[in-house]
Amino acid sequence: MKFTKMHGCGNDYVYVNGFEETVQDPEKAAVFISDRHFGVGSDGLIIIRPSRTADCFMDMYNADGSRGKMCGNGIRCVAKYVYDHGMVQKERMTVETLSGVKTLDLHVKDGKVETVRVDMGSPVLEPEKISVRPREADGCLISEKKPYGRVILDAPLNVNGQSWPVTCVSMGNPHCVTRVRDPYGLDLPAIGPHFEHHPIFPEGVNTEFIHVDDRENVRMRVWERGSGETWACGTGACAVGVACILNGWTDRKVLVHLRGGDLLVEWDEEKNTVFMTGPAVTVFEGEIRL
Ligand SMILES: N[C@@H](CCC[C@H](N)C(=O)O)C(=O)O
Repeated sequence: MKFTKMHGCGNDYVYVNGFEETVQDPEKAAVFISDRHFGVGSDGLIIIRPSRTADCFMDMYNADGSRGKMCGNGIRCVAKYVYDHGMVQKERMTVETLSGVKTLDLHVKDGKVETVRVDMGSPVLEPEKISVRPREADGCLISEKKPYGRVILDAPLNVNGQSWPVTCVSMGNPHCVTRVRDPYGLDLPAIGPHFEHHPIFPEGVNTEFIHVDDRENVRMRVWERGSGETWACGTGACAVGVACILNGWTDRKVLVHLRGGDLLVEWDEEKNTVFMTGPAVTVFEGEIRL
């Protein structure tokens, strides 16, 4: 099977052209390919397939084989793949995902895509719509915030015997944003799984550990459901932007600094849509026997 290894801010996936290749068992293939010792090594697998409603379809799998509904870093690389390979020759294109069709604007230099601005859609905040099931025992309270409705906003959540202030946001997949003193001082492999499998998140959750530097800059580390710590998470950066704005910590345009690079996040008040801009990079191409 032919593949291309690509990354967006160090969040790396193996991309397969599903217009030409057939992947029999994508879940199993994702686990094998993602293995950093016995496989290619990646945060997961993305198969680019034909779509009836958009220019192509992004079919994404985490490193443990679970299927993701949306991937912010992945979708920029999908756009670069189809543009650079001459499959879709448009600087504005659409990509179908399991959380809807997204519109992307490509910034092209010398015939190749360098950065992409994605309309990530509207954040969803109501706990019942994003599969968050808070119980009194967890101490995580729902509040009303005009004009946003019911939200979990900087509310204390007991995780593994410690209280963490959490804001819950869905950007097509579930996120839990927590503000901490020093994201880089945390033992993420120890604490991350306790968030991921916490009973209030029956479908699991992606967790962002953030430090607000000033009204335009936030640092974050992320523990992704299904992949563990990754160097960046596009939907996560958008959830962080939304959480910071909701809590009044930043302005509506935020530069999110991740382990592998920076993403610009803007929450447009009028359209209630989040725009994310960042790089898309091809690392190498190869062939693997499954
Ligand atoms: N890295 C991604 C998100 C991938 C999916 C996530 N782990 C999930 O299962 O929801 C991004 O850049 O958004």
